[in-house]
Parts: sequence; C-alpha cells; structure tokens
Amino acid sequence: MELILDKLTKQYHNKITVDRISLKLQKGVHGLLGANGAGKTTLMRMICGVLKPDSGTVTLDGIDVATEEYRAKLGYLPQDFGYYPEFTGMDFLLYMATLKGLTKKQAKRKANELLEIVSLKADENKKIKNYSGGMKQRLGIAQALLNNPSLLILDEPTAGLDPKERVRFRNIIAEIGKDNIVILSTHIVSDIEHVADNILMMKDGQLIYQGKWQENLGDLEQFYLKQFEED
Ligand SMILES: Nc1ncnc2c1ncn2[C@@H]1O[C@H](COP(=O)(O)OP(=O)(O)OP(=O)(O)O)[C@@H](O)[C@H]1O
Repeated sequence: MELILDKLTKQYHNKITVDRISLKLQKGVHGLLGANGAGKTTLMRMICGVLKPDSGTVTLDGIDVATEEYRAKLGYLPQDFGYYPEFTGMDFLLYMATLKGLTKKQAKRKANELLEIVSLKADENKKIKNYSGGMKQRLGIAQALLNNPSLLILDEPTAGLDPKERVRFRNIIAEIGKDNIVILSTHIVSDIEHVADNILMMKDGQLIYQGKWQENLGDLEQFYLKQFEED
C-alpha cells in the first residue's frame, strides 16, 4: 500500500498554501505537524479529493484521487465535522453507513463493531448532544472507518480532548495504523510524539521535515518550536 503525492500545489490569491509537496507514505501513523495556517488542512483536503489541486497528483496504489475507487478506500474526519445533535450515536452511524452505500444488515453489523472499537457501545443510545468532546471525536473516527478504509485522514482530531481521552484516542489510532495508512494533523507535538511512526512537518506550505524522528536531533518539541521561532 502506498500513497504518493507528486508536486502537489495549491494557491489562494497570491499565497501559495501548499507548495510542490512530494511524498511517499506506507502503512503506519503519520503525524502532520504545523502551526496554524501552515497549510495542513489544505493538504489534507487535497489528499481526500474534496479540494482540487492547482497542479500535482495524488494516487493510492496507482489509483487517482478523483476516482470512485480511491474514495472507496478513504476514510476522512474533517476538522469541522458536523454531528447531528438529536441523533443517537448508533443512529448516526447507521445513517452515515447508508450514505456510504452499506446495506441495512451490513450497516448494523459494522456500527456495532465500530462502537465497540471506539468504546461507545454503552452510550450508543444516548443523543449526541449529550456526548463529551472526546466521545464525539471517537464517533467521528467510527464513521470514518465504516468502509474499512486503507487510508484514514484525521484533521486535528485531538482538539478539545482531555488527557484521558487523548490516551484512549492514541491507542485506537495506533491499532488502525498497524495495517493502514493514517495521517493525522495537529499543532500539538505531544499528540503525535508517541503514536506516529513518521513525522511530517509543514511550514509556509512546504514540508520542512519528513521521516522517523531522529533522537540525535534532540527533543521534537524543541525542534518544532525552533522552526517557528524565527518568524
Ligand atoms: N478557501 C480559502 N481561500 C483563501 N485562503 C485560504 C482558503 N483556505 C485556506 N486559505 C489560506 O491558506 C493558509 C493555510 O490554511 P490551512 O487551513 O490549510 O492551514 P492549517 O495548517 O490547516 O491551519 P489550521 O490549523 O489553522 O487549520 C491560510 O493562510 C489560509 O488563510
């Protein structure tokens, strides 16, 4: 399994938001770090095919991002994910499963399985408006997993989670990353430090670091802060 970005570029007005990013990613958890405005969301939206690049390509095992075949392999939790407050967790997953083309029987089976994985089984009949931030995020991950994606994209998924939720979240992500490609963006180093197999660091639309974090470079947090200090 391989995700390939080739000179991916997006410009808004006079500002290049994503600047010729080329990358090859295999299975594992990839942590995308960058300050607010670095271009993370723009990059992720292009990887998900919801935003068309000005130039460059995105392919998963040779399949182009603009195809139905690619979409079938993709799971996406956007930053501004809209939940339906009056739905229960179970209803929401069944609804999303229908949108993704699962039959009623498949939907039921999958929803049950995922609620178990994200530890929401006991709360499946509670309305989402009564869920905590962490519970909503876990439900968001569950909906992204409905189609057994081999590529999972999570945009700032840890925003608003308390420390306990963060740990729980990390464990879920690590498990999924064993067999799939997971890309997760954040501006908080500690969110990915212990879970990411690979670090991607973005600044002003460019990748300034890519690879396993090398201990000889020192502390990741210090390195990260230094990159953004110079501005
Ligand atoms: N639709 C748009 N029109 C104009 N400018 C945009 C648009 N989307 C993003 N930008 C600009 O592109 C830059 C990068 O935005 P982006 O959301 O990709 O960054 P980010 O790293 O995800 O930051 P954040 O964590 O704040 O979401 C910002 O300067 C933003 O104002």
